[in-house]
Amino acid sequence: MAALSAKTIKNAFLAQHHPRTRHGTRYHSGFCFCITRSMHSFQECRLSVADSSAKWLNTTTTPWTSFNKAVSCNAAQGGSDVSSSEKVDFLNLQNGSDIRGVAVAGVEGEPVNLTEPATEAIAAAFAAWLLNKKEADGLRRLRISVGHDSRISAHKLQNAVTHGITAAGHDILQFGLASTPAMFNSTLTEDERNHLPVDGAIMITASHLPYNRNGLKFFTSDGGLNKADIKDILERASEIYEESAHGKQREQEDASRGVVNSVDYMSIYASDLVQAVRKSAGGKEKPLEGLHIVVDAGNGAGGFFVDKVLKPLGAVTTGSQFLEPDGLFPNHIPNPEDKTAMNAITEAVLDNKADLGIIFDTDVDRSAAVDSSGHELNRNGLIALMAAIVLEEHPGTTVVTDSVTSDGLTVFIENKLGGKHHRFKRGYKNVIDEAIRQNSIGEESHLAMETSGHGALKENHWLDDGAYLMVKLLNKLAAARTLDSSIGSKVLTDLVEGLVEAAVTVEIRLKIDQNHADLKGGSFRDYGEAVLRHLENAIDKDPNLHKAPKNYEGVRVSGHGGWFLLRLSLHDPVLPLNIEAPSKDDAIKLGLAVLAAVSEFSALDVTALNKFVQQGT
Ligand SMILES: O=P(O)(O)OC[C@H]1O[C@H](O)[C@H](O)[C@@H](O)[C@@H]1O
Repeated sequence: MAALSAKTIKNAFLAQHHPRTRHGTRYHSGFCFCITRSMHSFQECRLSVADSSAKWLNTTTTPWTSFNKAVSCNAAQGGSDVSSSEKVDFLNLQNGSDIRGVAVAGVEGEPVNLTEPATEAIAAAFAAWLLNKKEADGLRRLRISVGHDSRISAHKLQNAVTHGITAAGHDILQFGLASTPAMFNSTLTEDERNHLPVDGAIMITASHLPYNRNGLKFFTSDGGLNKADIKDILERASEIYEESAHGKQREQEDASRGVVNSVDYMSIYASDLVQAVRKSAGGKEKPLEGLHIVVDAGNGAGGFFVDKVLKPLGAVTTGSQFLEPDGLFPNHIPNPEDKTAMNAITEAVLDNKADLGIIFDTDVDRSAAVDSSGHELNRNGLIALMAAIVLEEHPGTTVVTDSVTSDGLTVFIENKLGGKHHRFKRGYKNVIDEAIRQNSIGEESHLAMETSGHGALKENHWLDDGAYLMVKLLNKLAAARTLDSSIGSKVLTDLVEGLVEAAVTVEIRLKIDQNHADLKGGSFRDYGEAVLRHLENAIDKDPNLHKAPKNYEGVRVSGHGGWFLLRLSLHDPVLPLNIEAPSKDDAIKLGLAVLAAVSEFSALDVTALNKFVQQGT
């Protein structure tokens, strides 16, 4: 009943903000873009934009009043939830190397902070940052692509981004529904007819977070931006926003306004994936013929994989589910780390007697698979599988992973595959950057992966792409079928044979109360570090426990046949605790060791850990 009423509230919200048409959900767009499907020249497009812009000129609610008069198309009309005079704490929108915030009103205690005016300012700031970077090449006018996932705030933020960029005098390519890796790829694709490559790309996504959130990721041909770049952009955005609020914004001459084009980029990107599989199958047109593969896109942006990748390669895809974009994610959270999501794709594989199941997160930079017997190829299992494939191609290479990978994975990579396992820090960007650094110091690495399902290969420009990971599995299937047409996902399952997975795997997140007196006015990070130091000292006194000889974050300890890692979250005032052990009893012993060491820290909420050590759940 409670769940039903929550759904009713959501539906009421949608009905109010996103009237439905016969064709499904219609988003509140209000933006006059060129429906050119890539063929129009920029000049033609600018004219059609200019023609249609007039009707919107007086309807904007953004503070970019004079920008609005100057630019061909204004931002989303009537879409802003927050008045233009609202203060925005830009630095608070930083989430590591991404920008994340609340974009939809209606959730108690979560006021909108990623407003349209703020988004316009951030987009303009990205353009300014990029121009700074490119000025050495003599560039004055940039081409920037923008795409989005299925979130209900996607269109209004796309309009805001478009407005911010064009008002600053740069051209924009709108891709519509897109994946994060496709956006990065658009900085590399050579296709002048479609105005590619772009100088920079913006993806509007908040990955698997709830429907009211959204965010921005930025790319250049060097990859995703790092934390320092994001901080720089947010500082610039804050200035632009202030200037705008005080009427000091720079007005563009007509001739220097940016223009808007629309390109069906997902078809271009998907056809590259198709070509990659065909190539590895010796040029066969339909190398997946006879294979039944089901996809679960979780109502995110990954549905394209069925029609644009699997079908052209000859696979049967019946039973694929949740392919339609729906920003309320009514079926399950689009996240391969989520148990319900993994159960959903496993059921789909078993119900349809499929050879393989594939699941993506909302923006397709993460993925996982399920074999025909319902065995998950996820987390350590997916890393092991990718390592097996990559190590066949590059014997002895180093596999860089995040910090929560299992001891079993190290044994598998080093003893069975003959590679090296470099267990680094959590965070996909950390892992990728470390793999790049390893290569730069002469330590060959071809694979960087996180247990979350993020993975990047050197051969694919270190592009963090869930779809490309699945293409590597398809290559393997296709190649095996050229030798034995009856073979299914067994070829993949065989590759991970010998990987020992722990019987008990848990993650317990211990919250730090930032307002607690025990912080003595200090930051939660300092407090978390103090907890970790204390734990480290306690471990030294326990003969059953041994600190990992090499460790790059938190405290990782072996004992009772398993291990635990306590570390600071990348983003939140939280100490995540990961435990893996051969039995519940052993896992509880490890939990008790942590609990004994941290319980004197009164600002740390150990309720969940207490529950675990008492009940093992
Ligand atoms: O440190 P945590 O709170 O566990 O979050 C860690 C996760 O943060 C983000 O979601 C990143 O995209 C992931 O790459 C990372 O693994």
